[in-house]
Amino acid sequence: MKYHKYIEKGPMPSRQSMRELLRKAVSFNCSIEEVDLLDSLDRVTAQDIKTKRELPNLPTGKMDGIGVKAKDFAAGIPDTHSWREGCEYVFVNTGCSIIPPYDTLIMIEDVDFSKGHLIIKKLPKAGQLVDLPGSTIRRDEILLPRCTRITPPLMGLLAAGGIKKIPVFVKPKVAFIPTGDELSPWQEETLPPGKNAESNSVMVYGFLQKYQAKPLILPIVSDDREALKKALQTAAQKADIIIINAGSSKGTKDFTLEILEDEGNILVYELGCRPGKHSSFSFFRGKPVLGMAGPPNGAELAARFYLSELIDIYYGQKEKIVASITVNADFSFQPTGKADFCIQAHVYKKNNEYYAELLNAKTVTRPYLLQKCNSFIYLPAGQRIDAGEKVEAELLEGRETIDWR
Ligand SMILES: Nc1nc2c(c(=O)[nH]1)N[C@H]1C(S)=C(S)[C@@H](COP(=O)(O)OP(=O)(O)OC[C@H]3O[C@@H](n4cnc5c(N)ncnc54)[C@H](O)[C@@H]3O)O[C@H]1N2
Ligand code: MOO
Repeated sequence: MKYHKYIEKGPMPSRQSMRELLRKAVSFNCSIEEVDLLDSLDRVTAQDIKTKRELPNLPTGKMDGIGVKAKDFAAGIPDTHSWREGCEYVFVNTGCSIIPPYDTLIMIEDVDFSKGHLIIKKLPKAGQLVDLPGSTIRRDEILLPRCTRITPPLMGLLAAGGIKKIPVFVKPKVAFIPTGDELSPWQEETLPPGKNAESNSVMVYGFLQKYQAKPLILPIVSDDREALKKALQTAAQKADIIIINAGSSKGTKDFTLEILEDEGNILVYELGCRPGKHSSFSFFRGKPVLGMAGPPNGAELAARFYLSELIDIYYGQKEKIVASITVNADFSFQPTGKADFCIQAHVYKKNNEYYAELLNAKTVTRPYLLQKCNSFIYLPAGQRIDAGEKVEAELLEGRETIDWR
């Protein structure tokens, strides 16, 4: 048994530096495929997509009203006693075409028929309330630039522009290698004594689905150098990105970094940020390898912060600025050690103000943590938070996740 040689080596980046390092180190050659419009949600465009038509294709009314000829109003509101529908005016509804010689729309609220003939109450401006051809979508307009993630409104836009098939990037294949002699497949009804359920693959599967990547979950690999090397080789042949889980720390069976050091190229041995400190980054046979800590909490943070960044890089997405809100800390906290700390917190609302409660992943159960955690508060090394202090909390989802107390 030996104490591992790789301990506390390398740059030990903060969360942000790790993301920047990934952006500098990694690039991908992505293939393109076509998908049907109805299957395009969350896919990323591989080319600029030009419209096939302009909209509207004729002038249309912006409101319900009557279409008139602007020239009839050159000298002010004319005498309209003898005006007839289909002659001096026509009825036009919102979004319906208004065809020459009619060129101006008067809202129905600004006319009166109660006396048995048309009365116009307000002088219209020439051309008012008419959408010209191409005013919604121009003839040659780019509907979506390359590298756009397709949202529901964008799907509607593509339909409006006459696009049925969308060129998108093929989803990246991400291999997940679970490692550890103590693990048993999560599907087992009864766990043998001393065994732990291998559940990180399922969490990562979910993240990959959410991030639009294709999961390749490999079988559990025992803590054996040759078996680990073989699994990495298989993953490198099949996947664009490799995740190797656990075996990342100082235990007697923690071989992951030794193998990557001997057979690959390690850029980051561990982070300068907890939890998830034992995340690493390497290349193996030219493929990027994200090392994830074994404990599910560390693995979760690595997936949220670094796996998502790798997929964003693959899809040509810019760095994201995470939305945060100012909250009152209802706790005091000073991390031990030299690393930054990403505090998991429960943000809640009381008396119309936001507060944050500290969640300590090491002292609460995982169901409690996952039911409560709706934000992160990033604390650089050496800093502390005192109760009552205002701090910035990054929201995991939307404001709807915040509850009252
Ligand atoms: N002496 C020290 N011990 C530890 C340190 C340290 O600095 N000095 N760091 C601690 C921290 S922080 C972490 S994080 C862990 C890192 O552990 P490993 O990545 O080496 O993972 P293992 O030791 O193999 O397993 C730890 C734990 O995680 C469970 N695990 C692993 N894989 C899975 C999976 N796929 N699904 C579910 N759970 C999994 C495993 O069964 C263990 O319970 O090291 C600390 N120790
Ligand atoms: O790497 Mo460990 O996840 O810091 O908790």
